Amino acid sequence: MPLVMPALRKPYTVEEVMKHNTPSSLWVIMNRKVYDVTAFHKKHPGGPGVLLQMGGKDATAAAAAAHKSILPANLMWEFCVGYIVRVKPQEEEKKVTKANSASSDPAPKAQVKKQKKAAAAEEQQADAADREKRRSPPAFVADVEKILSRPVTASQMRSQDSMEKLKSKAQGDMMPHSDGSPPAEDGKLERTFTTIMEEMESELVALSDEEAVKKEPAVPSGGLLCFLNSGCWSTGTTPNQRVPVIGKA
Ligand code: HEM
Repeated sequence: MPLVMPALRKPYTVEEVMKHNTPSSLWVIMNRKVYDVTAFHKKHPGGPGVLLQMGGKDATAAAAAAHKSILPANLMWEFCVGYIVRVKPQEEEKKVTKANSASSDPAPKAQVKKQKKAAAAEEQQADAADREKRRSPPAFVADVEKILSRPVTASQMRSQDSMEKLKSKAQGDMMPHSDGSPPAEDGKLERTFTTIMEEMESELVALSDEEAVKKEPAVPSGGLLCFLNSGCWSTGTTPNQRVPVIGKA
């Protein structure tokens, strides 16, 4: 039965082992392992004296020189209580913690946090303003006005006409409606971009299935295109079965 079960063997520094150099507590180091020979030293075939002499020290070289053969593994296993480390793990941990706490001044940390927060708030504000600008129709109208007020070249004259149309489209609802309904309040747009888009979408004529089939190009008679169109790929249908959906039904 070992003095200490292998899983429970502990790390020791040389300094710690040095303290175990008396007949009541006798430890030796061999091949970076720590052996407790307190009980064994009295039964040692080579005599207790040699072990007492080597108590608390590294006896690797002495033992290798003294023994005729390799020491019995069972005995070595039985007396082993730990292994040598340069620094104890918990001391290492303490050192790291101490170093960390020494370097971490709370003032700069708080300052960095504050700066990060301010930068995030600033970014959010800029984002919101940008979103607002993009959404607002008056801003769009102002942009159009700006473009129109720029000096134009002869080649640009033609496009100015279309810009005017664009402007009047955006402002269209400030004018009396063709159906006689009153215009929107001064400066306010009745139609938003969303409603304009909806109107445009409703103007799209939905193709009937028959029309869609008619418009589908004929399948070429051979080659790669024929293979691709033959329905051997992702859709799993022949081209004539793939009817495009355009606009609202
Ligand atoms: C855990 C530690 C040790 C164990 C288990 C151990 C075990 C033994 C055993 C089994 C023998 C008799 C067989 C042999 O000679 O190989 C022996 C002999 C001897 N051991 Fe150790 N030993 C230990 C440490 C040491 C140390 C540290 C020294 C010191 C220098 C030492 C010095 C000797 C000597 C001088 C002999 C007599 C050799 C002879 O008569 O030819 N032993 N030891």
